[in-house]
Amino acid sequence: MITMKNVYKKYKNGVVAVNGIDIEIDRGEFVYVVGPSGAGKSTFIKMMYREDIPTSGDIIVNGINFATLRRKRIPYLRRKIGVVFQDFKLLSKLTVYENVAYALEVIEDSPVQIRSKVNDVLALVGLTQKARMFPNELSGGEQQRVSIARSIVNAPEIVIADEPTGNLDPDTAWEIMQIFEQINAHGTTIIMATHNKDIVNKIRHRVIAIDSGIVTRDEYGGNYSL
Ligand SMILES: Nc1ncnc2c1ncn2[C@@H]1O[C@H](COP(=O)(O)OP(=O)(O)OP(=O)(O)O)[C@@H](O)[C@H]1O
Repeated sequence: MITMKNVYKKYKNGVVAVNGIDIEIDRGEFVYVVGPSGAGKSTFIKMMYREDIPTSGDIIVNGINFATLRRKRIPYLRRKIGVVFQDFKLLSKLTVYENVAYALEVIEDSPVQIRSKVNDVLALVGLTQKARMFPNELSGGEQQRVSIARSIVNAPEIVIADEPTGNLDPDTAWEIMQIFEQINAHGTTIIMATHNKDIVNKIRHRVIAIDSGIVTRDEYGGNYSL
């Protein structure tokens, strides 16, 4: 589902963020990406949805080889991949409902389809009652739920989350993890960069550890230790 072959990323300032990574991630996996700050985790996962482009190497996602991906096909790729960030990145002037619907409106779904899909995902993340509220009226955990709802409303095959629990207290982080578990149980592949030791050690999944731009460990049910 996601293949990286000999991938390097050197930024314009000379920093080599990813220094030769080979990785294979199968459909339906749940993968934690761990490693010290500055290790290259964000760069590694950003390349999976073409937010960052490698300096060299091959990336193939869902059968699409990025090297030959035409610019006009990028929106199609992005629809197959939901993204969740540490700081939620919600649109402050839109309601909860509108934030989620927006992801569908840009791909021109019909109003009936939009309503049905948005209501379904808001129910899944437990926010049906807050659909008309604005982001600044919500707790951090609720805002992250909106962001997760937005990431899955297109029924993507992959959800990529960069530190999704980084701004949340431990109990809320735990609740958010239960939502990711549920999404994964439905067959969606999840790639999650995290510093949350407790979660990685308690909810066991494959762990890819990165340090100085290379994979230093890759094991199923691995623990957090860096
Ligand atoms: N756009 C950029 N331009 C230049 N250098 C960058 C850019 N983005 C990241 N870097 C550098 O690349 C290296 C890896 O950064 P990256 O954000 O991938 O690490 P990380 O493991 O995600 O760190 P953290 O856990 O702190 O988020 C760092 O040295 C960082 O300063």
